[in-house]
Amino acid sequence: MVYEEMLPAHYGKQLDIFDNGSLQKLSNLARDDITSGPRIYNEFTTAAFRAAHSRIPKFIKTADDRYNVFNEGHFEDSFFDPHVIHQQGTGDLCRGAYLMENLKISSSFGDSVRNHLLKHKKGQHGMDLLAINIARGRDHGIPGYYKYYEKLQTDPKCKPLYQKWIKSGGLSTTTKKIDKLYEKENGQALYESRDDIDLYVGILLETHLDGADIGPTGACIQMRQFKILKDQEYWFYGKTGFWNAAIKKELIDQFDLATVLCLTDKTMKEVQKEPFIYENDWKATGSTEKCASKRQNLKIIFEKAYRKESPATPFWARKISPCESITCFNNGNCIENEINQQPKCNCIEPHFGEQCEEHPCDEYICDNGGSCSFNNDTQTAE
Ligand code: HEM
Repeated sequence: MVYEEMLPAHYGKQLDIFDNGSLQKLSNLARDDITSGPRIYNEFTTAAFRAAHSRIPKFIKTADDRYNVFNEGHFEDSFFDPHVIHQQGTGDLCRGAYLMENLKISSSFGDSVRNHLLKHKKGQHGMDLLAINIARGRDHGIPGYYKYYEKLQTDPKCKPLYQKWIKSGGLSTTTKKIDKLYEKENGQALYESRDDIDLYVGILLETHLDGADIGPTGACIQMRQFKILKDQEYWFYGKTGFWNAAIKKELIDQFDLATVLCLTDKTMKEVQKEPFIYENDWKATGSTEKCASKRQNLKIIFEKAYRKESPATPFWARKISPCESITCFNNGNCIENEINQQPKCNCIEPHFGEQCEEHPCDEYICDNGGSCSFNNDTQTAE
């Protein structure tokens, strides 16, 4: 869902440019090749991925199963209000969200989260998510925008993104906006110098890459993160003989956003084929999917996956045999006591101990370079 639907919707053709399109290709990496580890970059969580906060709209809508809007309210009035979900259902909220166009990633942060974040219904004001995000970058000690800009431009994976962006004038329009932040007016400026500009602020101000919804620095940090996650994830889901046999991988592959939306509630009859992309009249253009057939497809695969290919008892419900809970070293083997079902290691001499981990020579210190050996006849170490 993330790699086949969300990222193409966010980055468009820029996906082909980043690291030779590697985000769209399946990784062939074996576990040992992955040296990066499943890490999440600080600059990703504290800044780049939070750029989406600037898209949060002022209103929420709810729509019935024919997509007729029947309620519209200020987003800021719905914090701490689970009634919205109880009364109007997740399906109604999802359909309402379909009908709204997202705001673009930009520095014009929505008022609902800029001044009213988590505001109580009777409260006068809430918190400011823009300020929180800037503060979060600072308290994690991440460098400023320009440090990232300069470094990432030379990153082989991201370099082509910047080159294309600079060529099409992205740099000059961005610089004009950023320069204003430290230009003094009446002796005062928002920032003292360009080096102080926070990464989050720079990302929000960057002119977007062609066909994408974000500029090169935000995109580069996000794409590098998704690349690492893909390598890790592919190793996990793509590995057969683990909990996911091939059929279960097929099940995962079937899960697109449209299917997930169909499963939100029973009233969902049809959904947009590519819900990540806003389409004003998606029903008129016929880009719809019937939920009944999506649910049916899923049911068939579920049945195949869990009846034919899996052990009768799922792994999480399987009774663990006592011998699986103990390791017998030095070729010892485990036997289960028939009376009390406790595991016991049967050791090969001269090893002994609860897990056959001991050897008579362990405690024998031989001076002057001598070495210890075990005499089987006398059962002694010499
Ligand atoms: C109604 C919509 C949303 C609200 C009200 C919201 C609010 C918040 C809040 C209050 C935080 C914690 C801020 C802090 O104390 O540092 C946060 C963190 C975050 N949000 Fe959102 N958010 C929303 C949607 C999104 C979306 C759509 C994305 C990305 C696609 C996103 C990405 C993140 C990330 C990456 C973090 C940091 C998580 C971490 O550090 O582990 N948020 N959000």
